Amino acid sequence: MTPAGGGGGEADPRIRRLSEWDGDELLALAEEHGTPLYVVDLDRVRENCARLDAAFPDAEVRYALKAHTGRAVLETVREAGLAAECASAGEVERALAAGYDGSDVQYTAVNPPGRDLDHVVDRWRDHPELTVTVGAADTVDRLRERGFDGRLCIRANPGVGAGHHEKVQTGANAKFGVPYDDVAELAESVADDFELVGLHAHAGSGISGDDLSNHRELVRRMGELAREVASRVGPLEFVDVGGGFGVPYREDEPPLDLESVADATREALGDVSGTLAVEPGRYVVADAGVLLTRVNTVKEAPDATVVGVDAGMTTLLRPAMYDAYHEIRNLSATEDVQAISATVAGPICESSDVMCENRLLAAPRRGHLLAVGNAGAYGYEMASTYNSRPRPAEVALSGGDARVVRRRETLADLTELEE
Ligand SMILES: Cc1ncc(COP(=O)(O)O)c(C=O)c1O
Ligand SMILES: N[C@@H](CCCC[NH3+])C(=O)O
Repeated sequence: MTPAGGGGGEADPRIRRLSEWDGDELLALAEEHGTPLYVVDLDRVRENCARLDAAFPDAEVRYALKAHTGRAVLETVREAGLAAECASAGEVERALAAGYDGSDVQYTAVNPPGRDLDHVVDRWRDHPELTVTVGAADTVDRLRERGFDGRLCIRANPGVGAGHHEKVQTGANAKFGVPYDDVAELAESVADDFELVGLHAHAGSGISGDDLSNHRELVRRMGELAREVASRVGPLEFVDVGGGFGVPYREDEPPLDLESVADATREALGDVSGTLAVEPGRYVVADAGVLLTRVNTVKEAPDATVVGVDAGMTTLLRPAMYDAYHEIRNLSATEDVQAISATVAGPICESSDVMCENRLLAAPRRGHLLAVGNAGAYGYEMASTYNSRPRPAEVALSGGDARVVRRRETLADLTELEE
């Protein structure tokens, strides 16, 4: 998609702002496919992969599927050379279906249900190069019971977290990873029965420039741990220091300087056996996606102008769940339309179903089309059918073509599973 310029200065290639999307093209897509509609630009996904590759030429970059598991995105990311980090049996299945080789698939088991382990171990028999990361000592026993003796990685809880909201900080949350001080001993105890290939940790999601000291401290601790483990059981193949690289959601937020993050990461890690691995999700897809939503109703209330749109928290959960900020642009407004202070709300019966409150927007009118920025990561992925609202369709753009990659759910789909 050709950037429309967005008025004013040079576009920064590190972020695609909402103003850079071609408004006319988005209006035409909404007209053709209806709303709410997710649009994902695979050309931008490719650019993001290339920038990660350039910043981390000496590391293995693994795409964290949870940000966006759509087949078109996975194939694009695989072709761009990124490996796959999967959080569930379902994500492993999606990675393999998108053409990933088992050797590029990491399964990070978080409190894994037995069914997930059964399935992944089953897949491992056909893909013996697949790696399983455990975050609890008894997951090792559960794998052993299932006959798994393949490539194993231990996730540590390094005791330091980071991220855009406390709900997405994992590095110091006891749910995630083996307690730091227990990792070396666990590594020794598994070394004979498994192929211990790596260590892993993840600080959290949406790391900005302000969080870099925490990221650095996490990596420093992982470097120390890797040296300790290597001295006890021999060299490791990799040290995975997680993902979490943030993107700017607010108009005035600066993009992360990935080269500096990469330099700081290498420096903090120090000398370790094996390669550095990182596993970004958001960075790959966030600014490659927008959500298009139509205005249903405009209501003047005593303390707000409420703009009711057809996308809600079931379409894009982030504002309701994390008070997340997403840029909003009125694509239908002509330049002479005055800005008003608007509260944009969805159609769900929850008062948290609000995309923004009292935000200055070119006055939305019934029928206008709004675009919501940075919707590529954790957008469709966290959508639900709560209130019996079918999930939206998704269109992928690539090399000037647009095609539907996920059809819109129908009312009939909602009862499909009922017996
Ligand atoms: C283990 C793990 N790896 C990678 C990621 C990707 O995070 P992000 O999308 O912020 O890069 C996550 C999500 O926070 C995660 O839990
Ligand atoms: N869902 C979160 C990111 C969490 C990633 C999972 N560990 C978000 O939208 O910001």
